[in-house]
Amino acid sequence: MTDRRFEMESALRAAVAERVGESRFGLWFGDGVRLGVDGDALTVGVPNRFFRDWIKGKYAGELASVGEAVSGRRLELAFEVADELEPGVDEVSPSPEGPPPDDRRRGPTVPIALPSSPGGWPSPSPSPGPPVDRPRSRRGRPLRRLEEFVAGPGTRLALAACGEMAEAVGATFNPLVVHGGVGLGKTHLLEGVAQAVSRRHPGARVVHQTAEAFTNGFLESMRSGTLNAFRSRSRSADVLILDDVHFLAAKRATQDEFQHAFDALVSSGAAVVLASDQHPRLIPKLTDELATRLLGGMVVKLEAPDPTTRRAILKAKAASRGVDLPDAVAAYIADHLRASVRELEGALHSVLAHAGLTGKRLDLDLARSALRDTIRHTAQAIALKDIERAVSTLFDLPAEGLKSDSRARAVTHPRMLAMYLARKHTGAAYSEIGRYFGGRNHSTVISAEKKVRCWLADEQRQSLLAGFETVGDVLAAVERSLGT
Ligand SMILES: Nc1ncnc2c1ncn2[C@@H]1O[C@H](COP(=O)(O)OP(=O)(O)OP(=O)(O)O)[C@@H](O)[C@H]1O
Repeated sequence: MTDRRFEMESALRAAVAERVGESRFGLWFGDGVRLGVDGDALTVGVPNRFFRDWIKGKYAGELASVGEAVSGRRLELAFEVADELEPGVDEVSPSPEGPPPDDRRRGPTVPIALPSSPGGWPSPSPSPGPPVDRPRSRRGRPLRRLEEFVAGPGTRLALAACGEMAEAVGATFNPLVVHGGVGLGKTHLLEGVAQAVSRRHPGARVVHQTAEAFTNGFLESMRSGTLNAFRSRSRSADVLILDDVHFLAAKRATQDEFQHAFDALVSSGAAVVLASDQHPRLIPKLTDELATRLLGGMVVKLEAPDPTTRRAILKAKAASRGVDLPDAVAAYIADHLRASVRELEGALHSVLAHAGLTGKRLDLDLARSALRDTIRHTAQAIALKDIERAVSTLFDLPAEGLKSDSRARAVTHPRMLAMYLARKHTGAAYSEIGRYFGGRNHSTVISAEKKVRCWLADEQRQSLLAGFETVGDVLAAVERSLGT
């Protein structure tokens, strides 16, 4: 059933776009934001509190005028925050004094354009075009660009935030944390920010490394008595980009060092961009001091791409290799491989290699034959019921026991393990897992995942089951029976 509150949405959106301009509209009123009229209220549905605070601080006046113009009466603003994380997780505080964002994102396959900088470092020529000397990754390949990132509903906000970061370098929000599962484009986005900053602000010093390299550099400098040099290097950046922040989990000394570097950088006006495979609140054994800092800017999640976006990614990747991928082939790959973009890339690579080696036409038959083994393997992917069965068997619980209302530890602990394994081995969303295991909500699954990670990080923690030494051993036993 359609929600009658949103009957006037298109008129409201058109009027807001008219007032705030296409580019700002694209960033702040894109897919995740809804506009509707409910009685005397103009309802503004936003993805998280960051958006609520930003829109309230910057656009309340425009929204009130638009509401009145479209509905013919004065409306109060009412925000609905659809934050998918547990309450308190996304407590972010934007600094509404920053310059307005100006991103030109339009649709799933349209690359964003980054307008020229308002100031700061000397700007390059107004029409950037492909840079002659494209910055390279440590492995010598050119850095991926934001324009090459194909956004869909679950990644558009992250792309827009990275575009804004590359443009305003921390003046709009700081830090930016991008988090999400394996192979969903975190490194690509970070490289894109590094590349765009270098292009937009050629004088800027961009330090771009992994948390592991930061950790190794720190430990080595302690060992060799060169801590001062390490500090002056890591604290003199204009933009610090740190990948795989979850690597800092349980590394107390490195966390402290990074926290001081972070404070020094932010107080000198530098921008910080981070990626992690988990939300900062879920990284085990991260000090509260550091977690709070990471949550102090914008935290944005990358979701796995939907089928339309998967197809668009495949088409774009093939086009970048000069291949016009037939729709049927793109659809076949996109429908069978869903876990990550890296997996899609691998499949595309196999299909193109197969075509090249056999000289056959690139069509559905060729794709089927090239991917037969890969897809057979994926078809055996783990389902929620497999995890339920494996955990119940190991803990000797009755069928449906994990879905029951029982609050006894003998049931709640295995249920938490099952939820953790479901996140790890299936593509299911928090809400889907919660529903499956007895109609629970997504925050229960988030808490379960966090709890299990703490158990795993705690070496003193006893296992949950007689006969096993650690929680890790219990999980390994379940995973063995799942055939992973
Ligand atoms: N939306 C996208 N559009 C285009 N390419 C993408 C997209 N998402 C991911 N990719 C590509 O998929 C590959 C894997 O992405 P990337 O390495 O950035 O993932 P990641 O999230 O950092 O993974 P990991 O957690 O394993 O480090 C890269 O080649 C990247 O360019």
